Amino acid sequence: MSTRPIYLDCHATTPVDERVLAAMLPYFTERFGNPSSISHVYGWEAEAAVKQTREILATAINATPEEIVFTSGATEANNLAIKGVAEAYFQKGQHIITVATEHSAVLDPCKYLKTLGFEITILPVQKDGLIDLTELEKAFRPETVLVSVMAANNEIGVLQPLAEIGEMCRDRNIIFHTDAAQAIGKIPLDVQAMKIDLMSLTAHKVYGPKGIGALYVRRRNPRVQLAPQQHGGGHERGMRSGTLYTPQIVGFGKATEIALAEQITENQRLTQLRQRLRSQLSQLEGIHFNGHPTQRLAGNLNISVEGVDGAALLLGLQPIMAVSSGSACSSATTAPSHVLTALGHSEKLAYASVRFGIGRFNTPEEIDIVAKHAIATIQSLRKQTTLV
Ligand SMILES: Cc1ncc(COP(=O)(O)O)c(C=O)c1O
Ligand code: FES
Repeated sequence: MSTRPIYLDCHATTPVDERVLAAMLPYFTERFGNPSSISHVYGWEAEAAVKQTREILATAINATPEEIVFTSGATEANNLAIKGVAEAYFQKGQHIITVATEHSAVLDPCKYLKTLGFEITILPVQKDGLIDLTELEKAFRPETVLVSVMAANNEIGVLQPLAEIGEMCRDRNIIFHTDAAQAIGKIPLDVQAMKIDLMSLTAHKVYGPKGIGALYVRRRNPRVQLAPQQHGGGHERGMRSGTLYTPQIVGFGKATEIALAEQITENQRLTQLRQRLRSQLSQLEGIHFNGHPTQRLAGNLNISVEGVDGAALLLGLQPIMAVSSGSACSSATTAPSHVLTALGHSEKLAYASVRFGIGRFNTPEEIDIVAKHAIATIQSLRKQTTLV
């Protein structure tokens, strides 16, 4: 058995699937052309590959290929969506609505806009992590230009009611953006049925490469205006200049194609693995399972553990499993997860939390090892605290 810990942090990132890597490789070497070169075959073959990914992504979310704008990931897509709308619709209004449990790549652009004079409403969530639609209803103002609500939460896996939110926004002529970084390939997404105007995507949560993502920008009924946030050669119809990174784009397409083809069976398998982990951990008293029980990503299990110190818990788990307590970027900070405190947890309980992100390459045997070790660690930490 490998001595490396079992990887269960698939919300932070996932390995590149071998099939994805194989599709990417030729685009680093023999098919290295610039997709913007229109006068030779090197450019044409790169352009054809980029076009293919546009088509795959468009099909995945029921959009058209022209509505896909490639970016360096979901962080950039969120920034482009939020700041791009704020700037383009400045005359119309300066009020934005978002949610307390959003990723920092949504909350921070909003905070930045606040320094420029925008008003931001941050909706709370209910105990299960879902927003209350009556709160959203109350938050709308005549000057609201954008609502940004994520599709799937990166910590607790909760799926927000996109279709209902989309309907409410469309009725009021307000642009609806969703950060679908954790959702693409994992749950059905349909920008028409859900009335979504902007959607951020990324490849590295679905076994594609890091550093590539996209923003879906609605072109019809209604056409969304965006102020570009990066100026230059006018790529991506002027919305995002910069030479397209063909190998990454090819990988993004292949990864999405595989995830869609396997979505139903993979979700069944992941649900079983999650249940297997959950039922073993349920033997312990004082474990909170965070997030809505059914409106959630199949591979996500997030627990808060009473009676243990958060840092000691993670340290105890580390040799056997790669997990995190919050999101990957905020595990570098000492603050408790803003998502878990938004659920109403105390800071201490929020610290003593573990996010399990189960993925394509995990097995039932690994889940049993992880459960056994987690139980033993929690029991031993609790014994130590009662001794002192
Ligand atoms: C919900 C959510 N939004 C945005 C991001 C950032 O995506 P990227 O790493 O592609 O910039 C992540 C991933 O960490 C995420 O989970
Ligand atoms: S950027 Fe991914 S968890 Fe923070």
